[in-house]
Amino acid sequence: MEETRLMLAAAALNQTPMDWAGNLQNIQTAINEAKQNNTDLLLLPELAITGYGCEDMFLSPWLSEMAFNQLLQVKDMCDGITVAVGLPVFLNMRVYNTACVIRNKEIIGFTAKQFLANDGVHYEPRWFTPWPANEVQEFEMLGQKYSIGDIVYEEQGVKYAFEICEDAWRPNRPAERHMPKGVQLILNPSASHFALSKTDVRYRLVVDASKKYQCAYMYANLLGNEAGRMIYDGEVLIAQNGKLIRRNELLCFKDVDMECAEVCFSDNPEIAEVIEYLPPIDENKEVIAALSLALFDYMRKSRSRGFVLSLSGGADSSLCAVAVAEMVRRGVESLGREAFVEKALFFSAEDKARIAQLPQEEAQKAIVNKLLTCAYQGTVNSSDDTYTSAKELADSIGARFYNWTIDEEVKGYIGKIEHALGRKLTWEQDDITLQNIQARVRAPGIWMLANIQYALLMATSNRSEASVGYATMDGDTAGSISPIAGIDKAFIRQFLVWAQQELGYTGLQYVNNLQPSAELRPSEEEQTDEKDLMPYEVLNQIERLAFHDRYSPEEVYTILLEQQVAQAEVLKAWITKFYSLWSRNQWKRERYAPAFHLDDYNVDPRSWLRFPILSGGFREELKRVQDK
Ligand SMILES: Nc1ncnc2c1ncn2[C@@H]1O[C@H](COP(=O)(O)OP(=O)(O)OC[C@H]2O[C@@H]([n+]3cccc(C(=O)O)c3)[C@H](O)[C@@H]2O)[C@@H](O)[C@H]1O
Ligand SMILES: Nc1ncnc2c1ncn2[C@@H]1O[C@H](COP(=O)(O)OP(=O)(O)OP(=O)(O)O)[C@@H](O)[C@H]1O
Ligand SMILES: NC(=O)CC[C@H](N)C(=O)O
Repeated sequence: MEETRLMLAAAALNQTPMDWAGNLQNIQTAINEAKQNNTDLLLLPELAITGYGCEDMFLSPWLSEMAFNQLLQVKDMCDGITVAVGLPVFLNMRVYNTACVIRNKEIIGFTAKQFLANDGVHYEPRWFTPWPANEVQEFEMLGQKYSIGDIVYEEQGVKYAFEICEDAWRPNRPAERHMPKGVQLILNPSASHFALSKTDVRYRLVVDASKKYQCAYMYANLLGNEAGRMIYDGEVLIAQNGKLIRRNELLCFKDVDMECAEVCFSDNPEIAEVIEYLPPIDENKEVIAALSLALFDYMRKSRSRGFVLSLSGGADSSLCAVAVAEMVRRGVESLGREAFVEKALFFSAEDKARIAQLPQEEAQKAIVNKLLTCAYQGTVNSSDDTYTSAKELADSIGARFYNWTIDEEVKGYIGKIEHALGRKLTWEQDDITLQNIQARVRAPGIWMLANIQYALLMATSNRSEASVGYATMDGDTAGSISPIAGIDKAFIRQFLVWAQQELGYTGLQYVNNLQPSAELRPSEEEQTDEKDLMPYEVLNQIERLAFHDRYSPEEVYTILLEQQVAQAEVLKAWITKFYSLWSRNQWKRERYAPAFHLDDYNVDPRSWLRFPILSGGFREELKRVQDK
């Protein structure tokens, strides 16, 4: 029996769109590490040279030219090794999303993507042209001739070919045609965005394919918050004949995360009878890992000096605070204290020396202290409970904490408007106005802290609030980044209980005993979010059925009534409220600060769901619900 052994390697890279030097450096690091491991064939992620998220810049021919010049530099790094690296190729006025194979400093060919991702998160058909199956063409670039297309390559007698990310997600994927051509190894360079439990789907795609097509399958995803919104988990998988050979730790803080394995290719492979799948995914662990890495990358890539947060002691702002503390804990665990502080970019030599001397727990707090500043901004409508919750949480994680009241400023604005209008403002007549002015008066002070520290101001809106516009524009939505706008409120509340118990954030005990409240009305009214809106569980169910599952208002009503979520009239009222608020508040969703994409769907028009700003507001459809 003929046998060939190949040392395979795949690396996740933390790239940044158009960071030419940084991206090249990561590629160089990966190639060096692969060479040290005597690698025959190294796979790098999709569009690793330019970064995946260059958006409309892909339409500018000069970008592909720059990328080609970078490729020539990568080529020169590849002595004694074969490397597959991604870049856009501009050809006949079209742009192709390709993987280039370089073997021992020679460009062998370019494989172009056949199925373009176009699912609300990815808009590839806007930039790229899909490549037709089975076609190979010649082209000339800078005086040299190259092949591009559906190519089968060979390494020491082992035939291999590509599926580029989305290619593998389609029923008539290229692998179907690779197998009859004798391909024994499939390479998949990816830019597959993070979503809860998605790793399970990817694992199945890769390991199932390795069984079905009786081949080895190597997969490398991008890593980190590449361009602002999307997060990549840096998944690396090597599988063969239905068996997993390597899988890495996801969402690490490194720039390059590589797995290597020696893989044996023979004419008579042994195929696994049963595939061992992943155990159920712990979504709390996943969310905090993704969120903390996304914050770190956003901070360092935007060259900001940490975060500022208006900390109410409620669930949303508490989650933002814990996310920064976890960013430090996980980052230090992944990189080591010194490297983490170095990578954060703005710690002074003095700070670094001081932090280096501290015991572990104190060091963690000292780093958080540099990276997170919080302020409680009470009014006469605030409670002692929320103050205690905010203060205890900030102290327990080491954040800087300020406390001031905003009553004077609120009174000042109200007085001015009362004077101008010549009448008193009252809660009976001016409820929303009087609520909103408090939220808005909190914005300027907290922005001042952000400006003073060159820090990112965190806006604390969650996805459930965003759905119904339950937020004051330019008030609590003020901020430069909305880290949790992709997470629903019910998830947030159970997460905080889990974080208190499992991650040891004891400072969360106070918030975990509070009912979510905007605390904008006089306290005797006992305002709660759920009294103003509806139970968050129901709100989330309506939202998912309406926009993820794409049911009509009538269908949503029928499904929820069947599930006995509430009595008919109550349900009709909630559904009417949801759709009315949803439609009225699209303009707010257009205006949120950049938010991370964390779930399999999202209400952010810039990372998943587009909806008209002006619309019929579902009036006809809701009438039909009422008439049922
Ligand atoms: N299509 C459209 N395009 C552009 N603007 C549009 C618009 N439709 C209405 N508007 C404008 O929107 C404005 C109203 O929006 P806005 O001023 O934000 O206020 P609004 O949405 O009316 O009220 C804010 C809501 O959020 C709640 N809230 C506020 C703050 C914090 C929290 C919390 O959970 O802690 C909750 C509060 O209880 C209230 O229910 C109006 O001036 C209107 O002209
Ligand atoms: N007293 C306060 N001090 C500082 N910031 C506040 C205060 N009240 C509200 N805010 C800001 O306004 C945001 C919106 O309030 P919201 O009630 O939606 O969130 P939360 O208070 O964090 O959570 P919950 O809704 O569970 O009470 C808060 O996250 C916080 O940033
Ligand atoms: N870059 C891509 O082709 C991504 C699309 C693919 N469906 C994914 O989410 O993994």
